Amino acid sequence: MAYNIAVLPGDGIGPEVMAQALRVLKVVEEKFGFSCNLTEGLIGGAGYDAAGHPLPEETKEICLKSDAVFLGSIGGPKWENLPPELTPELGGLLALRKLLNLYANIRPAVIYEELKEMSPLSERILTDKVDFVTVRELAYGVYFGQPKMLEEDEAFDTMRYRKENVEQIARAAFDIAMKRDKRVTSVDKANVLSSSKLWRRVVEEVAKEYPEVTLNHQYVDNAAMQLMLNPLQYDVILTTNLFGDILSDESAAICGSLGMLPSASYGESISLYEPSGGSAPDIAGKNIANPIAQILSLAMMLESSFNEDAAAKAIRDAVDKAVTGGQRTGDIACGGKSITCSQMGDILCQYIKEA
Ligand SMILES: NC(=O)C1=CN([C@@H]2O[C@H](COP(=O)(O)OP(=O)(O)OC[C@H]3O[C@@H](n4cnc5c(N)ncnc54)[C@H](O)[C@@H]3O)[C@@H](O)[C@H]2O)C=CC1
Ligand SMILES: CC(C)CC(=O)C(=O)O
Ligand SMILES: [Mg+2]
Repeated sequence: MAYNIAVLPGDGIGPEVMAQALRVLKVVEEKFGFSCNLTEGLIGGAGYDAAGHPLPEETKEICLKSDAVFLGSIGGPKWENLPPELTPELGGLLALRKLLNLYANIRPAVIYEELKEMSPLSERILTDKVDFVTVRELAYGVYFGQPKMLEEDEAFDTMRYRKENVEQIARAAFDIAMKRDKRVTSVDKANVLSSSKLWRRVVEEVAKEYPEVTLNHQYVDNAAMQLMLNPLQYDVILTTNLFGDILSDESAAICGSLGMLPSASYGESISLYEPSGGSAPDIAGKNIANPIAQILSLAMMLESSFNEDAAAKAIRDAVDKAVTGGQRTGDIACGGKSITCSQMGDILCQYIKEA
């Protein structure tokens, strides 16, 4: 049995962290006796430079024929002044999410005891393990709503949700909560935004299907503050595309680094796995990025798309061992000695082989 994976390294640190994740994949394939057919495609600035479009037709075909898509990250200053539809963000990543109808983006935030000193939060707040998941609506909202317009002196976007869009993501969040601590916090701006008033009403209707789950609501401004003051209160955060984008970066900071936060995006059939962060142009090309978010995204793929639970566990165990054993890239080095991106790859491969 071979799994077909579309591999899209993208821009900036994308190819660097992807290279380490693919080394780890090779090791777990050998150890756990499965195989993957990898087909590489161009996306983002790399796609624009080589084929004149951030999501070339060939890449679309590769993705649509795959069992899962494994993505690095896209974007960078070189491409930010292109017409909006040709930017890596809109024309590449968002177009791919739409193509695959990826409506649910799952970003688990877990803090390692050893990384608490990298968190901006004090010990007074981190009295227990931060362990929550952001369930972000990914296919609608203000990133996609029409009309949108950009002119010299005026610009606008549209934050639009239909009832069925909210039902879909709310069910995804409640299903996840049923496997966790059965608590959902829905984050919106229902004191101001019409789309949030609809959101809140529909979330409350869906909640009736899940009587075991406790639902509460927070306005996004309060949620941004509550995350800092008391992240332990959360189990599942259910929120919109824009708010989830922002709050999940905040959750990464709480856990020590964006380089630690993986993600999975689910639609009707083909799922996509990518780190929660971007192409990090400030550190790209230096072999210093943290590959763990990419590698933990691989673990999510092996588990969710291919039921290779043992391989996923082996990867997570290796990451645990590296982090707890003090193997750190610069972003999580707590001012101490740091290793490179590829050295982190070496260590994780070695730990998996030895286990
Ligand atoms: N999914 C994607 O492909 C995303 C792409 N972007 C794009 O990435 C570009 C840069 O955006 P920024 O706002 O700077 O966000 P970013 O997420 O690329 O970087 C923010 C900060 O986090 C650090 N960081 C991120 N990942 C890291 C890793 N693995 N190891 C160590 N440090 C890491 C960066 O060095 C930077 O200081 C933009 O073009 C943006 O549109 C941004 C977010 C997501
Ligand atoms: C192009 C952006 C919407 C990507 C992003 O920031 C994200 O998915 O977290
Ligand atoms: Mg983001």
